[in-house]
Amino acid sequence: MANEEKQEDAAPSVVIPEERPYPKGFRCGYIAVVGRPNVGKSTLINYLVGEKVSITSHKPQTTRDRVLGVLTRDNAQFVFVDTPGFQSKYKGGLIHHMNNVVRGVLSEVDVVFFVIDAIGWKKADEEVLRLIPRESTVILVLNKTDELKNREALLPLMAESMQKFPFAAIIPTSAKKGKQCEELLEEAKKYLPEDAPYYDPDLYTDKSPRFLVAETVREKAFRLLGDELPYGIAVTIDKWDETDKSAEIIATLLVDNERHRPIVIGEKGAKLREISRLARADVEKMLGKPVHLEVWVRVRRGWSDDIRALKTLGYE
Ligand SMILES: Nc1nc2c(ncn2[C@@H]2O[C@H](COP(=O)(O)OP(=O)(O)OP(=O)(O)O)[C@@H](O)[C@H]2O)c(=O)[nH]1
Repeated sequence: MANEEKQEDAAPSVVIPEERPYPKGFRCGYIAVVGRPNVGKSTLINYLVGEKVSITSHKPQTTRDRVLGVLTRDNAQFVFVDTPGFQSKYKGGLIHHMNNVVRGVLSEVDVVFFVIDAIGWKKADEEVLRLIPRESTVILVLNKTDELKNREALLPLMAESMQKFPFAAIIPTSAKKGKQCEELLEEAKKYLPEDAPYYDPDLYTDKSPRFLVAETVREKAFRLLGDELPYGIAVTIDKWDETDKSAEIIATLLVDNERHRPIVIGEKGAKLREISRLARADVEKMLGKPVHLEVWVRVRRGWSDDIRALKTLGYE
């Protein structure tokens, strides 16, 4: 800091151009993937972001708290968010409130992928569609095209679909085989704002060491705790100091609820120590050097509490 100040004093006329670690025209935004059960939403997200990507961010209280996965490409970052409680099966007093929650999420995202089976519309699809605000940018995904006997049937289905909603685009895909998924991303990219990446691109790719370490810690925690943690856990990497000879890493396990903290810590810290020990062994192998790995536990609060309340009432 002192050095920087000195430099500024010495050369006040030099304008240092703003450095951007991302290219001009980079786009970044949120995408919600919705549709009735079983149409292939999870398969699609998994294909797009990679099997193992499932993270939760620090930022509470917004859509950002519901991040399922982040895909970072050279020119864009796609942030896929969960839309909890999105269903239309139940009727009752709470449905109104729940639908408002859903609409709130959908109005925060930049693009909605609305997924149906390429065989055609079902009543349940239409019910879900009714919950989507008409002003949302919605791309209709006709999934499972690999199961179609007659691909020509897609054309009338597209025409029929446009009668139901002003879709921004219609893309037939096979999430299972990864067909047309690139086209889907290209289409979605058009609707993302020009913005810097919201998530550290180094961390949220499927290759970076930071990401792999976070996944290792998560995997060990998951293995040791399993069903004891009903809503799962997320991991953030808070410190990463690496030299040629060693690495010092601090990771935090985020739990949803104060009650889960002692479960993760275990008696006299035994569980947490075991998680650290197992993860460290893997990370040392991965980095090929001694590693000091500290794992902390923190309670993350978010608006998911609302959703949880609904869940316990049987609304999901
Ligand atoms: N043939 C075929 N099967 C698919 C495709 N996409 C998903 N599936 C299958 O459809 C079933 C449901 O897929 P999911 O990804 O779990 O569907 P979902 O919409 O996330 O379901 P919910 O979690 O119940 O909402 C699974 O058996 C998938 O393997 C596809 O493109 N082609």
